[in-house]
Amino acid sequence: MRALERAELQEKFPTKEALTTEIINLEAILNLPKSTEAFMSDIHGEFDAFDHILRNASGNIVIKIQDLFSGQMTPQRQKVFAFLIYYPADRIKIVQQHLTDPDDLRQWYLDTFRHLLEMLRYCATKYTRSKVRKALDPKFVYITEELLYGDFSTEDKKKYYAQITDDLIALHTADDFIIALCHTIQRLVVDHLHVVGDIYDRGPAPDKIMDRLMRHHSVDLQWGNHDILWLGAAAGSQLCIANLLRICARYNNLAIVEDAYGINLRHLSLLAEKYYQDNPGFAPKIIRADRQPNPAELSQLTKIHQAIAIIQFKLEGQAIDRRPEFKMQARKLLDKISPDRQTITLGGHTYPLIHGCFQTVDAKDPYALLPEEQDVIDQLTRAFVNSEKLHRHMDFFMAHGSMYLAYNGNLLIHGCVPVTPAGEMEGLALDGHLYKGKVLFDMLEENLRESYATPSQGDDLSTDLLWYLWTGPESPLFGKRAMTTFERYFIADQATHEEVPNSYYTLRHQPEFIEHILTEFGLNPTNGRVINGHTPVKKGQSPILADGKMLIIDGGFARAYQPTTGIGGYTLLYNSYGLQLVTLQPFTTRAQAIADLTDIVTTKRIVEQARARQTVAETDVGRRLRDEVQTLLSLLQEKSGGSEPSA
Ligand SMILES: O=P(O)(O)OC[C@H]1O[C@](O)(COP(=O)(O)O)[C@@H](O)[C@@H]1O
Ligand SMILES: [Mn+2]
Repeated sequence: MRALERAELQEKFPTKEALTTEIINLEAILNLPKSTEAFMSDIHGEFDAFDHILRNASGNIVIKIQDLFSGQMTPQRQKVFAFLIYYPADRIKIVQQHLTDPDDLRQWYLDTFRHLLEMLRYCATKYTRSKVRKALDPKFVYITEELLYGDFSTEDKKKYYAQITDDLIALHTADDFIIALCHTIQRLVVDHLHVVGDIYDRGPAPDKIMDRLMRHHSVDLQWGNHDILWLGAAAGSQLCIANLLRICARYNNLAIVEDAYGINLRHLSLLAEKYYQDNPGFAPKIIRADRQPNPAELSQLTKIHQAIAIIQFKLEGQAIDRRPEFKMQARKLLDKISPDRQTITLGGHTYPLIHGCFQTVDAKDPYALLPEEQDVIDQLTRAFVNSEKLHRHMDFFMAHGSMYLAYNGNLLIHGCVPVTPAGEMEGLALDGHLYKGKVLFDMLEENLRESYATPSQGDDLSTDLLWYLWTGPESPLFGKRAMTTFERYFIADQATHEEVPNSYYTLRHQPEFIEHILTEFGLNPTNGRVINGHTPVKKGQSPILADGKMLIIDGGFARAYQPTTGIGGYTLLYNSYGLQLVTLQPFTTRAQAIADLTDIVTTKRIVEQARARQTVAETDVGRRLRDEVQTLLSLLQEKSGGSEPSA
């Protein structure tokens, strides 16, 4: 939101009275408590867990219920009430099944209206009436406002309100009204959401996450390396398409591509069937008991996985030759394979190859695609570029996303800021110009937008830079020297699998280093913080580094990473009282959560407590509003001067 210009304000508030009213209005907003921001990252397709966190407002709803109803409701009642707010439609059904006596049900409605309105009133105290109105279901704005702000003290008024609630029940709109109130409460408790990257890959339903985000009232997104693959696919990058299909095959998620995005994989499947056999090295990572493939599906997946991996390695070799400035020559590996395809020689070491599937690789021209492979990837590219639903999601990602975000003094970046071991910014040289620090981010974002706008160009620099963002040595979203995908598939020696992180990851423990980064991005080094996702915080490690100036919020929504992190994820909350890190337990299933009332919030750690309660005036929005107040005041002065009768 930008501050309105003088001319716009002049037009909007033409009279002295209008100017005065607006000044009073803005001053009042500036004094309200700062609203709550929530931060999440690395959701990796886990829609149900993500959706639960949105519904329980990162654990904030139970806290508000405790504040409000302790002493009036038992802890069990509070829990039942909390789950009504999270999953109103499902919980109403359960209540209706249990309360078979109409009078009991009627009493339940009356109690529930009262409790929900009390809760809504409590959650709304931070906001102006106009903002609360916007959060109400348009169908129920009038009734809700009557009940919310009404005066119940006189007998007549009491009767009037009783009539409204009776009518709601009699006219069969009580359920809809309850559902609407619950959604408004969910919405008011967390005012703004930041997703610090990696919505896509590994889990089964990133498309549902995108649909949900598109309905969210206020969100910004920072792109993660996995998201780039999908943006790149929509932008016509064959490198991104091959990588994302390989990951989908590896995690048994091809349904996302076929069913959610309507992309036909038949040609790829036929190619895979023709050239590949069973191969344990390419069996999918089965991580969900509820989605076990049958033997035929397993065999098909394994073959597709090999076919697309080989296409990926060939395309990558071509890109490395096309872009020497990317300095990725060491990632060309197909030409290091022995003629008998049994070993590979890397850095003077010869390793036996395991799980080899190089039957389409011509030793004389290892990076050339077979004509059939070329046809398949061309057909897939057309399908990705033309998928309407993918474009809808990616358009949203472009409109609300960025490489980094500076927001209320904090810097949000998925991966890192590439630096040397001495902590100096390093980066990528293109055409003799070295891009580093903030300039590197800006250059990459500009190219991404350019490539997205021109999907018919598939191997120009801006499209190749999308792949660089996924895996390049100076990519802020990848943050490692090299991605050892080939070695992980084909070499047993684990030493070759290592992926060396950028020095940023050791330096970010030091407050001075974080101050240096904040300064680079134009933020206040004294009270700003850097917020990262991308690297799962392992058991025993802390997500809070550099005296609280560096926060890592990748806690493992991705099931494959939960054994490493030992938890189910984090959300960070920033409200008027300060910053809190919320630890989440692994989520099981939506059905189980609703039936057993299992919430997943475990602990809250205070990262920083505000000395005094923070107000809107101290936020970015507040600064813009203050500018507006100044302009309005000067307009008012002008008007008063001009309107004074001359002596
Ligand atoms: O666990 P998998 O599927 O083998 O993925 C490992 C790969 O994922 C990466 O960690 C990138 O994904 P993240 O952004 O989730 O870390 C690569 O560096 C690594 O090679
Ligand atoms: Mn990541």
